[in-house]
Amino acid sequence: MGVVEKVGLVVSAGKGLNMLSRSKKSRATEYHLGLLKAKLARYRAQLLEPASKSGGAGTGFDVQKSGDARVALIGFPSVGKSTLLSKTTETASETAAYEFTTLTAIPGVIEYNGARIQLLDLPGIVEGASQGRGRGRQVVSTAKTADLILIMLDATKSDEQRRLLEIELDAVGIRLNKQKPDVVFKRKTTGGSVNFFNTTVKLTRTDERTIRSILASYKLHNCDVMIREDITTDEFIDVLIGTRKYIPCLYVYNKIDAISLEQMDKIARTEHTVVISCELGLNLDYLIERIWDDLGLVKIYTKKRGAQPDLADPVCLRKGCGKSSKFSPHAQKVSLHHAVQDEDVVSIFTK
Ligand SMILES: Nc1nc2c(ncn2[C@@H]2O[C@H](COP(=O)(O)OP(=O)(O)OP(=O)(O)O)[C@@H](O)[C@H]2O)c(=O)[nH]1
Ligand SMILES: [K+]
Ligand SMILES: [Mg+2]
Repeated sequence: MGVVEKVGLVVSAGKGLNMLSRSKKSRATEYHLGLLKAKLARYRAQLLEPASKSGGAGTGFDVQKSGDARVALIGFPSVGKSTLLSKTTETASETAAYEFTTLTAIPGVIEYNGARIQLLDLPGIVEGASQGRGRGRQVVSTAKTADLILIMLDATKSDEQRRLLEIELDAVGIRLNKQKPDVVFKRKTTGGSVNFFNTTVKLTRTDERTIRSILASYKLHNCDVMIREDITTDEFIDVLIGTRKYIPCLYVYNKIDAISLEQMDKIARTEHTVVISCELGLNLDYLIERIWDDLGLVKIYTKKRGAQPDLADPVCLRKGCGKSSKFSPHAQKVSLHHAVQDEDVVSIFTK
């Protein structure tokens, strides 16, 4: 009995030591990988954001932004992007069964809830688009200017298409459905050569040593870093690069008329996803509702003092955070920084 216990003790101690060295090892790997990623991210950023503004492959299509928000359609060829534009707006964009029917950006307007939402039909992209294949570079650059990206997918094809598109957008610095990391990062011109590092939370996915080394590798020797959420090393690099775009995204699976109900059911339950059939006009109303929601649009009514609000002519704004007056429907005076809610009535006055 006693012997067995002893053996047990020895074995578990050995395990403990093993685990210790393994986690040390993985910390070291994480550290070196972090530095390597910082270097790579810097090279990529230089490639993608040339100092000259002379245009070229890195710039998007020359279409003016208009209306209350811009939504860009991104997808492989022939998934039905132009069919969607033609069905939801007054604009006709050529559709056909062959690939690369659309060769440039075609804007249309979705009118909904008093808002004018610009929907941008774009050429299909292929794998390697961000590296300049086809019109890809131009398409993904245009995606950067959108307030919402619709990644359009063919429901009859494998889900590999979705991953490939995400890779292309990620490569040009677009972060989908992510908030900007809660990190305060300031470069300073005075105060000597020291990087101040502070956190308000425990870091479990990166550490101070990795971050300090990355700062050094960027030749940053005089800045303030305050980390307020449990970020990864990659997210810290994003903050340093500074040109990342955090854009909401809806995955739109088209051609559900050509798959089974079971398959459709499964896809429809995934996060940030809408299933449609452009051909049969199925679920397009719901898609537009979701676009409105994801854009965070609100409509507010304006009124002159002492007059009734003009309910026929709302103004559309992007939603701020926070709640409107909890005393509604009664009027309340608020500051100009007040965040409005959907269907608020607003009148502006001077003291
Ligand atoms: N079965 C089915 N076919 C569809 C649907 N929507 C579009 N299509 C067909 O898909 C083909 C391609 O449609 P397009 O709208 O030209 O696709 P696109 O994504 O704009 O293609 P590119 O401009 O070439 O990138 C056409 O033959 C359409 O008729 C749908 O809901 N169901
Ligand atoms: K097509
Ligand atoms: Mg098209």
